[in-house]
Amino acid sequence: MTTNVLTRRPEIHAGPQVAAPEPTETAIETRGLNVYYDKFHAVRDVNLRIAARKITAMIGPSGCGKSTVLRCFNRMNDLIPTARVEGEVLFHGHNIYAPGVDPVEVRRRIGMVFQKPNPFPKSIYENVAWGARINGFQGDMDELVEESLRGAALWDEVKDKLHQNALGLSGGQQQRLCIARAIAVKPEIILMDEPCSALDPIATLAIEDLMKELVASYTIIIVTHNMQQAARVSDFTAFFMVDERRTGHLAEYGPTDQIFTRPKNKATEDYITGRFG
Ligand SMILES: Nc1ncnc2c1ncn2[C@@H]1O[C@H](COP(=O)(O)OP(=O)(O)OP(=O)(O)O)[C@@H](O)[C@H]1O
Repeated sequence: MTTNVLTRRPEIHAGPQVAAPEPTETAIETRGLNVYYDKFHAVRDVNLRIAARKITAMIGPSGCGKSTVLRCFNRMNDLIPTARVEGEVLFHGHNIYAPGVDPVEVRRRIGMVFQKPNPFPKSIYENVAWGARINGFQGDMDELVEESLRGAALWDEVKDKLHQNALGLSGGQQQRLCIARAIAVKPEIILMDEPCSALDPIATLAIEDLMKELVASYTIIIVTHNMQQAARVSDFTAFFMVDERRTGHLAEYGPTDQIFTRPKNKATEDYITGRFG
């Protein structure tokens, strides 16, 4: 295991072809990223620099490769046997796809929250403690569980039933529990793949509020179909499109207010105004 290659080393990578919000610190960056599923070219040549401790939204029509790109940020595509990734994903200046990099360590540093809340069929406490236990956490577990649940704005609702089964929580509470589970291992980046799509509007707003709090400490990258959500929560927006071969690519990237009010690309404008997709 060569986890040393992922050692924290904040730096900014300039590159003529890299779409980038500058001059903020970079959390993670793709260079020449291409993804294939067997022979299907799903995503082509994505150059995307993600700003640290900001919320970046990835939007675009169905099938344009948003989830595929998101999964490259913590090597989740490794778990799909037909997926092949080319290009680089630089985290602290090191390619997480380089030989010798441990994907488990990558996923500890870059956590993920999925579309459908997926707590384990265990107690609330055990759900939060799980990752820390696996990582051999030696500190005060009660403290870590409380801190993580507070961080996920769930503590007050569950503090009296920590040892009840997590599956008894509402969908919105389960999703916040999944966020607590993600932050318990102290990641630097949290990837969110449509985290609110299974939630009602009130639970959705609670997660959005939570994201705005979490971004003080974490970099958040969210895939969303919900334009209003992207506009409400994100600092930067990356708009993806598909070409005639259904291959996804990054069409426009910039500050969210610019993308939503003064898009440079006609396709972006059509998409955000609902004329496409
Ligand atoms: N496991 C897989 N095997 C084969 N093809 C896949 C797989 N996952 C995704 N694809 C294909 O890759 C392309 C990009 O899919 P992806 O799920 O990344 O898009 P998306 O923009 O997130 O879509 P949606 O908004 O519908 O979730 C699509 O054409 C999809 O069918």
